[in-house]
Amino acid sequence: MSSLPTVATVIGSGTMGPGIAATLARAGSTVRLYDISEDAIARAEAAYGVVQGVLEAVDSPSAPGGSVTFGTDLDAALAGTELIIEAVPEKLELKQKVFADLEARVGDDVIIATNTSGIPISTMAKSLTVPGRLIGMHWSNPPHLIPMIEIIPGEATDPTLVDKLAEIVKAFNYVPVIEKEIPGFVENRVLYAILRECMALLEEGIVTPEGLDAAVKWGIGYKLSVVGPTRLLDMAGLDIYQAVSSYLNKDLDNSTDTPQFIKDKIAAGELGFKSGAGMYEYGEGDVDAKRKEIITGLIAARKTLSTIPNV
Ligand SMILES: NC(=O)c1ccc[n+]([C@@H]2O[C@H](COP(=O)([O-])OP(=O)(O)OC[C@H]3O[C@@H](n4cnc5c(N)ncnc54)[C@H](O)[C@@H]3O)[C@@H](O)[C@H]2O)c1
Ligand SMILES: Cc1ncc(CO)c(C(=O)O)c1O
Repeated sequence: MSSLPTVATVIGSGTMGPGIAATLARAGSTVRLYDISEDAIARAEAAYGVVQGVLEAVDSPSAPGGSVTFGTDLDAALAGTELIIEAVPEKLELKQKVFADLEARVGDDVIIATNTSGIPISTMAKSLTVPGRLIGMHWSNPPHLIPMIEIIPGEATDPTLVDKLAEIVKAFNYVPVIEKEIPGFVENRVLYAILRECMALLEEGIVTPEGLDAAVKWGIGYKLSVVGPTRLLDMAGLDIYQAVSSYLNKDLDNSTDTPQFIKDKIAAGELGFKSGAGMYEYGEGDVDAKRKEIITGLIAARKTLSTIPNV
């Protein structure tokens, strides 16, 4: 019998919510996607066909009966739900307010999973009437394409929820990674360690953005997509790691704040795709073209990687 919830609710229909809802629905759940904003719901409904096309392209597990309904009526979104996935903006007070609204409407047995990128689960749980039902479920963007989910119990999380959520994740063929609570969790700690060094190399003029992207994509990105970092050390030799890390580690960037050149770009309104300029400049139509290239590339890479054994 599948561990998937028969009915699930996703709260927040921005960047993450629609892909999360579509993934669960394709696997067979009845999913209700809720947002306070009518516009956000309209955008999600309009984009749903594209998301379904992506799931089809990567052969995401499908079962009959699944569906997504879109709406701004919270009671309707919660009727009969077994699992709520919260994906509202990364603000502690907002999430706590949402949890209070949810708890007032559902039974004590309903699981609340939060897609927070790093707010401690234990901190959020303090405001709950049933703190044991809150658990971290960190999807990666785009959620309908990246088949890995971090599961993070807080201090008060009911321990049985960890395995239960891991079984749900496996039911839609994603890889659950169970972690301990730590700022940024595992994925973002590793990503931000890489980004810190990358930004320092750019700021010091050691390499161009194009050169950096090529070096990371073909040097380490390609390799790490097949071999994880621990296996990579076995492949390289621990003695080599010791020899290099003994002089290199102390030279690596260890700044604790965001680089000044990034702050300057933000002050100038250069935020990336959403504002037409960021690390690169984008002309008319460039952003849409780049988004398409990225999705096409991720689909192709996921299909290829799924045929390769875990080494
Ligand atoms: N964007 C990413 O790459 C990414 C990746 C992993 C995790 N996350 C995390 O997922 C969460 C959501 O991120 P996002 O990027 O989708 O945010 P977003 O800002 O794109 O979307 C959030 C949505 O929540 C809605 N919302 C606001 N208040 C609400 C409320 N009270 N009830 C219901 N809906 C409400 C907004 O209208 C908006 O549509 C955050 O915690 C974020 O840190 C984001
Ligand atoms: C730079 C960056 N920061 C945070 C997140 C989400 O937690 C992501 C992502 O891609 O998921 C990211 O790229």
